[in-house]
Amino acid sequence: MQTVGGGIIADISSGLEPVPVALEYSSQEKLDELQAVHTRYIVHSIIPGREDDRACYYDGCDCSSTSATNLCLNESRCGCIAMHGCYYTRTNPPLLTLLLDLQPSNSPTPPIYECNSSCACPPTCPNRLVQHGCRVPMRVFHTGTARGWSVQVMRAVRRGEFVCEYAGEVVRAREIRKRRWGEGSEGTGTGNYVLCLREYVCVWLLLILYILEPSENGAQALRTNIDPTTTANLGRYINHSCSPNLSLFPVRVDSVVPLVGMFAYRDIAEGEELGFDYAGVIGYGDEVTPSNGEETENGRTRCLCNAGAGVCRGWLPFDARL
Ligand SMILES: C[S@@+](CC[C@H](N)C(=O)[O-])C[C@H]1O[C@@H](n2cnc3c(N)ncnc32)[C@H](O)[C@@H]1O
Repeated sequence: MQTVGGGIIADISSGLEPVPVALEYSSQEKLDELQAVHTRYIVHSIIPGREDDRACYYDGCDCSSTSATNLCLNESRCGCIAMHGCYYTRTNPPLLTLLLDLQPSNSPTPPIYECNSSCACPPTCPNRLVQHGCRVPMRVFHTGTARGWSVQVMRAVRRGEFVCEYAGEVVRAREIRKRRWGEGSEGTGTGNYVLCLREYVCVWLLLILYILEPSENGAQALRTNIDPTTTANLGRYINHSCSPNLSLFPVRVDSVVPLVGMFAYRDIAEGEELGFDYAGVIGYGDEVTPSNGEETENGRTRCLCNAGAGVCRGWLPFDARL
């Protein structure tokens, strides 16, 4: 029976995020469908069965930094910055943004290391950003098209600003395959929420270089699989775009298991829909070969892309190994 009556939930995080995450639904039925799957809101990724493990695996700095002094953005003063590098900067008007070059390229992107719970600096330290949760008010809404639910920003966002995490359960590939294709799973090959983060360790360079994608030449991959199907933050509602406005970075705080931080790849206008490239690559430009959506891989039909971006592959990237 069709139930009518849409509405707005003011904050699906129930106060867990520092800013409200609104959700607008067109009918009670649609909301029930969604809540039957996304059953728990979390701010940061969790490892099932190890949620109580609060151990910090890194030594901390001994700065008594405050947001005013910027001590923890200074290589010669802060041990964390000296060890791992400086990733954030203060811009004017005051805003913390990512310093890394967000240019599209295949060049290695190092993970971001934030100050952690062993550090002497306070929570206001400028080298603590992703760990505090999202700062940009956002709204989850239904697109009314094949791409389903989506997320838009409720204020303009500056290039390099942290938008939100892609948070879910960190699980092994074996478990992912079981959840997706095993007994009792739908096994349809569509509606995939799993993000596989790859960081490559290029041993041949005698340097440790981390990249999200794509070349595997001479590199050993560290993989982190995040499944936000049932346990997640709002990142699970962000769709694929071949012309994305977000880019993803591994961020380490206390644990060696990285969080995935989504940063604005360019300035984003108020009300704009968020998107990242599910293949982990930015700036395909002319290299994208449009497709008619009939592609199959390992016998699975790929999902048609409905993002409507100017440059589009025509289908959603997916990892055939999962
Ligand atoms: C991480 S979820 C994104 C949220 C999803 N739209 C929902 O309704 O819950 C990924 C799934 O959304 C859909 N999707 C994401 N981007 C899309 C796009 N550009 N075109 C069509 N479907 C898309 C696909 O079904 C995909 O497996």
